[in-house]
Amino acid sequence: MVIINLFNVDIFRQRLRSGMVTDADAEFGTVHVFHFHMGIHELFIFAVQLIRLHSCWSLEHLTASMKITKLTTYRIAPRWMLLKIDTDAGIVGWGEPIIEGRARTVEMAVQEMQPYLIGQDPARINDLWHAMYRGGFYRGGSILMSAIAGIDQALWDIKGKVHGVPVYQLLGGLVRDRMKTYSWVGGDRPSDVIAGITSLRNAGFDTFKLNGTEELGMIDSAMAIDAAVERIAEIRAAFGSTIEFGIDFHGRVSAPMAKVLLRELEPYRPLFVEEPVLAEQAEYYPRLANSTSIPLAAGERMYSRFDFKNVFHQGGLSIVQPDLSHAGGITECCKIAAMAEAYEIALAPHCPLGPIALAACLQVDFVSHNAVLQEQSIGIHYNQGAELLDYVINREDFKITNGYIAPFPKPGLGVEIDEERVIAASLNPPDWRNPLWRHADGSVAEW
Ligand SMILES: O=C(O)C(=O)C[C@@H](O)[C@H](O)CO
Ligand SMILES: [Mg+2]
Repeated sequence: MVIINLFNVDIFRQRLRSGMVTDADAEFGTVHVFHFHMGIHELFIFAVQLIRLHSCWSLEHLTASMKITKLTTYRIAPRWMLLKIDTDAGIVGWGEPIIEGRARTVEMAVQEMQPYLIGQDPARINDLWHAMYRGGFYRGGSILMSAIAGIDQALWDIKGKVHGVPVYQLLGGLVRDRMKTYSWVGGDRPSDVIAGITSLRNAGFDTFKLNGTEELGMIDSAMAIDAAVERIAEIRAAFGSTIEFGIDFHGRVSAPMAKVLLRELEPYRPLFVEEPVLAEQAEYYPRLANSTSIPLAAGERMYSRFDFKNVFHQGGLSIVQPDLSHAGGITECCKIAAMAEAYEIALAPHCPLGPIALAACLQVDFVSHNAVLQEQSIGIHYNQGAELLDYVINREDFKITNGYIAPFPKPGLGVEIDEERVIAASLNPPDWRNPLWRHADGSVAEW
């Protein structure tokens, strides 16, 4: 006999709807079902889950006829979009399809993918992925690959919940017991980085990332270079080698200036320099790599293994940073990770986004031998109006200890989303856009 006050009825209902019903829930629900005044729909879902949990039926039997019934998108603060995929078995999956600043465009792209999905078996992730990628003739790019990414994440979430295991178990199991993470400092116009690092060190982090410059002209002055270098010199002077940090050139640095800046930064030994030039100038990666010992990183603006394959072939990158919400999701990023490993390139997924995106990254990190570092957005300068865990019920699973995070224990992506809070937040969707920067002469500057 389960004592009712051990369970929160609302949490039980949320778990019921999200397909996360546990044995204890099932026992509790059975005993107290008449206290809940459940509707017929909830009773049906509960019955399906009870059968699943306690049935001699094969799992395949239960889910063989499963069908995708609905896709719902929620644009929420700070600049995220969450996708919920419903099935006729009452098991739901969550994804995070988003291009920051183009949320409505991606939302429409997700809706336009529905004909490939509604009525289909959610277990057939590979087939659905190729249908979405190849079915529309035109393919790739940030919008379509972000739409596919979020849908793919949600399908893996469903698959894990059906089998009652985390996604990484379905991908062959853990290659590590914990994953190293890093934190942003300094914001868009890097400032107060010493204070930022100091407070994050007190929280246990020892690895950071900051923007390397503000606006920088195609050919800029020694003074502009000196300003960028002095900031890095201050960090090394303040913390020595007790911390590590990556420097994000953020695409703001032209190819001519990248060579100059990399040379001046050599003495301070950054862990890596990210997006040393824009992805459309990727042919400079091997040339720049020949001019510096600093590991070069890129990938947040590459959207499939077909974008990455040329970069792998030509060389120059030591670290690739595919974004799990931009590069086709778990299915595609696992392939990118494996390709990178063959070229002795490390994996450090890009993730300045929300909890589902981070969970998807971690599912790939925990099965990829070459995963070395994971970006996460706690305290990032973009999180105005909501923080990483504001929509998460199982916040304890996101605990970061001395910069490391443990594998999520729950089925699927391992995130229990507070759906009521998401729905409420979506009633007042943000209209986040990145700023349009301009040089002193009025021309557009890379942000
Ligand atoms: O996290 C990073 O490495 C970034 O470069 C941040 C950038 O990707 C913004 O999210 C774009 O909106
Ligand atoms: Mg970046």
